Amino acid sequence: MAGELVAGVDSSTQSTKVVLCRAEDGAVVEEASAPHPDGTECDPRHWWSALGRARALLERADAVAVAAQQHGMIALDGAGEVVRPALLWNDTRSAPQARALVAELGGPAAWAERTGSVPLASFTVTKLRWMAEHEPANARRTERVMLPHDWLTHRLGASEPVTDRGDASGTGYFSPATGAYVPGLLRAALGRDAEPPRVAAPGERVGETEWGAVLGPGTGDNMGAALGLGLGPGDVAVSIGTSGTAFAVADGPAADPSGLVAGFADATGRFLPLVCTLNAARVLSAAAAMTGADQDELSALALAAEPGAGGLTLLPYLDGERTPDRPGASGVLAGLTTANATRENVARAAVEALLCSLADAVDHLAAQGVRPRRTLLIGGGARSEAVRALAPAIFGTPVTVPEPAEYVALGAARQAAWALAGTPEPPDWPAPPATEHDTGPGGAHTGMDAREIRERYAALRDAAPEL
Ligand SMILES: Nc1ncnc2c1ncn2[C@@H]1O[C@H](COP(=O)(O)OP(=O)(O)O)[C@@H](O)[C@H]1O
Ligand SMILES: O=C(CO)[C@@H](O)[C@H](O)COP(=O)(O)O
Repeated sequence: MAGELVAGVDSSTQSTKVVLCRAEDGAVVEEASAPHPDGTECDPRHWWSALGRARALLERADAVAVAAQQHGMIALDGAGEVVRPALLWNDTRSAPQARALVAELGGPAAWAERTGSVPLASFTVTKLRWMAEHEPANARRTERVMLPHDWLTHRLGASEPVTDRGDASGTGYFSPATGAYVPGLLRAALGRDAEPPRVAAPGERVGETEWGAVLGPGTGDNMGAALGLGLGPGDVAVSIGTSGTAFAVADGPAADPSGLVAGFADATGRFLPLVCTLNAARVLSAAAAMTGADQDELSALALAAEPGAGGLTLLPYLDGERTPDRPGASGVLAGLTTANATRENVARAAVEALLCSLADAVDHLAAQGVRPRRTLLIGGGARSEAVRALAPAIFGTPVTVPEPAEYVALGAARQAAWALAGTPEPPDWPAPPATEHDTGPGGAHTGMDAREIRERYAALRDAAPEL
């Protein structure tokens, strides 16, 4: 392994990120990134060309693996051509189809039992039903259905279409508990048979790139982050990317009939109960646009305001919401007066809202038996000083912030090193350096109590369930 290099890819909602690492210890040698087009549907060829911009870096790797945004529906015809742009995890058009499928096939508890999750608009299965209803010609052309990471891995050289347990568990037609597709579900959604990729074993070699590098099976981005962080027992990761996610590694499968917790599989043969929100880092971008600030200025403004934002509360469901299930919602800024209408309070309300929404997510995990001993904060939004400073108070626990890094891409790189080594377990890579943030005097703890901030947020959240 000494001297060998591995590359990990994170093809996420907003961009492609690539890290080239030493196989022996994961030390990053070089990184690259390229943006994706905006929107909730995307021609997968854009992801391929974004990845192509890092080709020189990839070609230095002895092994490669791809992690990518979960759930995206890539429909392919018999010749392997893309039938329509991929519908992404944050596209809410299939919300009515999600409700219909849940009702048609036994109700929420039956879905949770069979697939580990109750499908919402994010899940691939609901997008297939939407296509069958709204684009029957496209549905008739569809011979194969893949996910973003499967498709990219195949284009890189996988010898057949493959996926892994982690990403397959976000389709809505796979059972993490049995490790197999649930017969009949894909067909029930699409109205015809179409082939999903074979589910590779964790760490399997699934092919070779053009330049002779070993290919790992890849996985979903959250599973990649769990592997990149080396998430252990008692660890809960909270990721603030385009999506907000809270997840933990578990030894047994989850099956939450409320649908709040998705019972995913991880990339190592275990499980990854996860809560996902639709509004996370972009809540901060929207607040930055509203206050005419950049991200650093927004953070400074938020830290200059009193806790509780002078009475302003934001319900951050800007793009609809997934947890709670309110696909048609929009945001609400409540409590505005002439006295509190300042940029500082708007910034503070945005940071508090983002953290309250994620604290709810951690509570949903706890309700399913996940007992957090440590909360790790990652993703682009964790680069905000205000987010890091306020998180311990709003979460009510100390927060560990691993040094900013591309943990999804690092997890994919670790999987690539695993496939290269051919060992039963992934290689031991040292844990990333981290800073500890505690509830202490100053900043988050003066003024309004964090408990009151959460109560006020919960009252707004629950006052108008249709919003
Ligand atoms: N210093 C910062 N403060 C707040 N948000 C940030 C900062 N740096 C990046 N972001 C936000 O993080 C997001 C990207 O995070 P990332 O985890 O890479 O998301 P994704 O994986 O969904 O593409 C962007 O919305 C960006 O605005
Ligand atoms: O839908 C989910 C998880 O179920 C999202 O977490 C997507 O996987 C997108 O992730 P990011 O682009 O925000 O990393």
